[in-house]
Amino acid sequence: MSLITAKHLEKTYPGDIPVKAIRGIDFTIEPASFVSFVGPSGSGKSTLLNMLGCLDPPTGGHLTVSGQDVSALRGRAAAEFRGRHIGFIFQDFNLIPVLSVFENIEYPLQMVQTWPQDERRQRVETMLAAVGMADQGHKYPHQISGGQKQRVAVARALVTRAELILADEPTANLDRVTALHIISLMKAMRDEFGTTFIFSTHDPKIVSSAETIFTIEDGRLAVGDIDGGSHA
Ligand SMILES: Nc1ncnc2c1ncn2[C@@H]1O[C@H](COP(=O)(O)OP(=O)(O)OP(=O)(O)O)[C@@H](O)[C@H]1O
Repeated sequence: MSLITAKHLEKTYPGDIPVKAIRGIDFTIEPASFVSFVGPSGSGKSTLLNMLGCLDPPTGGHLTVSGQDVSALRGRAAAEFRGRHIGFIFQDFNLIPVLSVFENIEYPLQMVQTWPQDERRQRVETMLAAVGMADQGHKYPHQISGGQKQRVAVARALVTRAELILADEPTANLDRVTALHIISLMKAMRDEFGTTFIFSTHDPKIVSSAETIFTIEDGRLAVGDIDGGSHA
């Protein structure tokens, strides 16, 4: 079963002149995929990622994530679905400055899932080791580098064992070598945990490492994408 199925998916922002940001697109994404959405500024990438992340509902069509039709999810139901199934990675890392590295990774386990303390600690330690930060858990975000911050963000996104990670320009604030390390870390995480990573990016390093590339132009999928997933 596909992890994501979009059928005639649409998003129109209301207003005096409504903006048709996504104009009826169809695609599927399989579990354990490494997928990149690319396209010019304003083409609809963020709008699409926000729908996939159940942050903003579609205005038409259907969207299934992890076997559930999420098109109609709103408010608390959408938040609970996100907490169980989806992790997010941001270009500016979004770590909480007053929490240690360990506590930042633990945070989703406390906020959206109620795990006993011992299991939480074990999970966080496993993730710290998986991202090569086993001895850094006591530090605070201001005491670690940009690349290390993004490692922590990857661990935090994966700690709930989300099936889907959405990453908006995750390498935008990293130098080339660090960006390449983070990309290979995410791919290793995909291999180890079977997580699907979906990127919205302009970074050619991510695009060249993606196994499926969807190009969005003016709210539609362009033909001729490198395949792995599929679209009509
Ligand atoms: N909240 C909103 N209200 C109205 N229009 C919006 C809103 N968000 C985005 N848009 C419009 O929808 C279209 C798609 O925008 P979107 O942000 O999805 O593009 P993008 O491909 O992510 O661009 P970028 O690469 O610059 O981030 C644009 O015309 C944009 O102006």
